[in-house]
Amino acid sequence: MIQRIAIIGLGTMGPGMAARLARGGLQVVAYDVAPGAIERAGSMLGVAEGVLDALGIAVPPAGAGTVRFTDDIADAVSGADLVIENVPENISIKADVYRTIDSLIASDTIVASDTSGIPITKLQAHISHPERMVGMHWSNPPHIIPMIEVIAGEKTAPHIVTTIRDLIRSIGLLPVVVKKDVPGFVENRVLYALLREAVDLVERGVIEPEDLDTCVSWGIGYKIAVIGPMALLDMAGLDIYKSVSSFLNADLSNRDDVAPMVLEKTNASKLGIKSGEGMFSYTPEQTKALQGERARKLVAVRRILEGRE
Ligand SMILES: NC(=O)c1ccc[n+]([C@@H]2O[C@H](COP(=O)([O-])OP(=O)(O)OC[C@H]3O[C@@H](n4cnc5c(N)ncnc54)[C@H](O)[C@@H]3O)[C@@H](O)[C@H]2O)c1
Ligand SMILES: Cc1ncc(C=O)c(C(=O)O)c1O
Repeated sequence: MIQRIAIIGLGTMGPGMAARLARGGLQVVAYDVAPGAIERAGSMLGVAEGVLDALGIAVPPAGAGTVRFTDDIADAVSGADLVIENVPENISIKADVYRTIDSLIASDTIVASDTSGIPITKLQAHISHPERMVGMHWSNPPHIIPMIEVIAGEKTAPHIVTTIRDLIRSIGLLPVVVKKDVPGFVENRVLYALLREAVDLVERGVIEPEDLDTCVSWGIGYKIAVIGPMALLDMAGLDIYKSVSSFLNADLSNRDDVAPMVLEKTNASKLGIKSGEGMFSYTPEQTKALQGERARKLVAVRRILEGRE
């Protein structure tokens, strides 16, 4: 039974994950190589806990879990039943972490990666006892979005998938088991198909970025939260989809590299909210207000979608 969880990496995702797991009654020890990240994670944890209260996520009868931060990776993983690796999306950084923890954990400690889409089979090559490694892909913001993908690599033991699926379910979240270890798994394959087309339309001057967001959020996003893509096909009619896709699919972006607009911005360190500018610009005050407003809206929508309002 999983009770003690180590989280390695406390950037965008780690603090919200820690808060959500602790709310489910689990004991979390969280580590980051950067002291600044540990400091930031403390305040992000407090914000996430407030959002969990607003979502009405109850503490289990046995009581809430705990989150403890540490700057010592050996301390973080000591006695862990599950280690969740949550460091940047770069195989060599992830492999370094696996090499470091390998001698610090038991051979049956489960090691999960929150990778956005590196096949688990590739990551497994960098750890001993690869049968205990599994993909556990959360969605951002992880304390609010309830769905988590669970992915087996070629060498993952089936019972590890079941254990992680059951853990996710036991704390009131929604596991989705992905049946093949394809790059990007399912959520990001669908998201990146949408993002590729969206970036292409803005880059070609078909639409302004603000208008693209209005079109997608109100035309597609709002609807798709209630009616998933497969159900939407039935609502529109497969005959309509057949007619439109017969001419439209060939016209959609099939770019297989990173769009020049994205390269230009990343080369200029315009990374989005984390750097104050990306597709849009953000002052620190605007960022704080935006994050609060987004959390409030996501909480309200989730309560309604769950039939709690
Ligand atoms: N950002 C998202 O929307 C999102 C969503 C789901 C999954 N993911 C995936 O989760 C993982 C983490 O993403 P993120 O957005 O939180 O990244 P991030 O860059 O915000 O944070 C990564 C953290 O890892 C730390 N780190 C780097 N090397 C380390 C090491 N050797 N040991 C311990 N800590 C180390 C960094 O200091 C940083 O705080 C990635 O694989 C990413 O693809 C990201
Ligand atoms: C752009 C983008 N890329 C990856 C992920 C998750 O892996 C997300 C997300 O969870 O929101 C994302 O927005």
